[in-house]
Order: sequence, then C-alpha cells, then structure tokens
Amino acid sequence: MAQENKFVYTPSKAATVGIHGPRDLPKLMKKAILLARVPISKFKVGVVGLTSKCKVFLGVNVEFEGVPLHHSIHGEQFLVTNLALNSVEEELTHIAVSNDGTKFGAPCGHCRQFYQELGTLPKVKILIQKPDEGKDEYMSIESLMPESFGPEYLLPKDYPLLLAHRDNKLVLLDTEEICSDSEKCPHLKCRALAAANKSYAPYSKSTSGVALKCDDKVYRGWYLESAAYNPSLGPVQAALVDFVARSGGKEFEDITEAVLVEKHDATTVIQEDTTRIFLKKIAPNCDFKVLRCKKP
Ligand SMILES: O=c1ccn([C@H]2C[C@H](O)[C@@H](CO)O2)c(=O)[nH]1
Ligand SMILES: [Zn+2]
Repeated sequence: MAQENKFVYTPSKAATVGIHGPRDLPKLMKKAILLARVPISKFKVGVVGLTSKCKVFLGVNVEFEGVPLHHSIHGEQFLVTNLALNSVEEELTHIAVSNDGTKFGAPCGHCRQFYQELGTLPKVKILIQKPDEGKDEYMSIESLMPESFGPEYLLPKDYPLLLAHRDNKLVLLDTEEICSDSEKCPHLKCRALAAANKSYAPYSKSTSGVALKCDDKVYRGWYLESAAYNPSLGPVQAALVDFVARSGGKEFEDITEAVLVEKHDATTVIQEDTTRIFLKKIAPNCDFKVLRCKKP
C-alpha cells in the first residue's frame, strides 16, 4: 500500500500482531480504541473486523464539535466504510466491538440497521459477552435483528449492495479534463469524480463523492445510503473516514481544500449546502468547490 493505513491489515500483517482467526480480533482492540476521535462524548469505540480473505480492518467512532450529533460516525459504520473505500468485495465475516478493550458488546440499533446494506441477511458474526457463562461468543447480526427492515423492501431482488463493485459512469458536466488514473492522481476534481462513481445511493439515485486535501495528500469518500434513510453516511463523512485512517493523526482543521461532485439534476438529495456548513465548522480555512456531473 502506497500510503500507510493504520486501519487495514493484510493477512501477513495481521499475523505479526497475533491475529490468525476470529478468536484473535480482541488483540487489536486497545490499539483501535486509541484512534477514536470523540471531543463530545469522550466515549471511545473500537471495532475490529475480519473478512473472508483474512484481512483485518479497524473502525472507530468520530465526532464533530459544533455540528448536530447525527453527523457523527459510529465505529461499526467507519469499519464498513473503510472496507468500501479499500475496494474490499469479499465478505465481512466477524466483528468485535468494545469501548474498553476487555468487554465486547453489540452494536447500537443505527449500526445494526446500516449493516443490513451488506446483504439482506447479514452473515456477519459479532463477539458478544455472555455474562452468565463468563465467556465471549460469536453470534450473527441477523439474530440481533429479528423481523428486520432492509434493502429487500425497496430494491429489486439481487440488486448489488454496498460492498459490490460499482461504476456509476458519471462524467463532469463541464468539459474538464480528467486524468486516466483518476483513482490515484493528485487532482481533487478527478478523485471526487472517481469517488462519486463508486457511490452507493440506490434509494435517492443522488450519487456523490468528496475529495479533501491536507498537506498535499488527497483523501476521498463517497455517499453510502441505508434503506432506512437516516443511517446513510454522507460523502464528506466517508472522505473523513479515509482522512482519519491515512492522515497519521492530522486535525480536521488542517484540511485546506475540498471538492464535492454531485449530479447536476439531483433533486431528492442534495449534499452541497449541508457539506458547505459542515466543512465551515470543522475546517474553517478549507476552500470548498462543487462540481456537477451527469450520465453521458
Ligand atoms: O454502537 C455504537 C454506539 C455508539 N457509538 C458511538 C457514537 C458516539 O460517538 C458515542 C456515544 O454514543 O459512541 C458507536 O460508535 N457505536
Ligand atoms: Zn452505532
């Protein structure tokens, strides 16, 4: 990996920290918890996840001072976004969630709902403490959500869900030149367009992406929707997941530039106004531009 991501472990890197299977996920928990950004609650949540190809991903909760609480990113949501941003199409099989590194608990309702986007019957298993028996056990998220509401109510059968490979095939409205390696180039407009092209917005169709610049490094993320609408993660929050994962502890206020790419004809969901206000609060010196895109 060109830029170090403290939140992603290849199987060989995972083995060096003693992770060989689901039982070992707690070994990374204390490290994860330390990476949380919680100026409001001071309540740090760490999440360690394992995929079917034995990669390990971390998640943490992220809070933003000065904006409404619903802009916060939960640890479990961070983890899934981290998988999406790293093009992990394999299945997420196990997660462990903790706020102290020793006790493991269930995700909140908002996260259980968000995990419905991984498939209509999420097979993800979660480490749960059994107080009576004094030991931890994995149980399925499905069993924590009987009678669930999910994408199957709103989308056609077999619709590609959140972690599926996606190319929305959007182009910028103005005839701007876009680099052919737009997933790696240093231009915010190219990176934000590439992000919008991976956005999962099956409910509003308002796909969008954000690219951020800090110290000549680019971070990007894309809008991820939830069938229950409210748990959806905005494109700027998704880009901030990338920022928290790869910036090596930089502050949000160090972000100097941001570009949002969204559809020119988006009417049901528009990110521009909210993103502008949000960035003004968390990164007051950030120059914010909006570019419109369309289906060619
Ligand atoms: O399952 C949960 C529950 C809460 N939080 C976060 C949200 C907020 O930052 C803090 C307090 O609720 O903990 C999570 O990350 N996951
Ligand atoms: Zn949650």
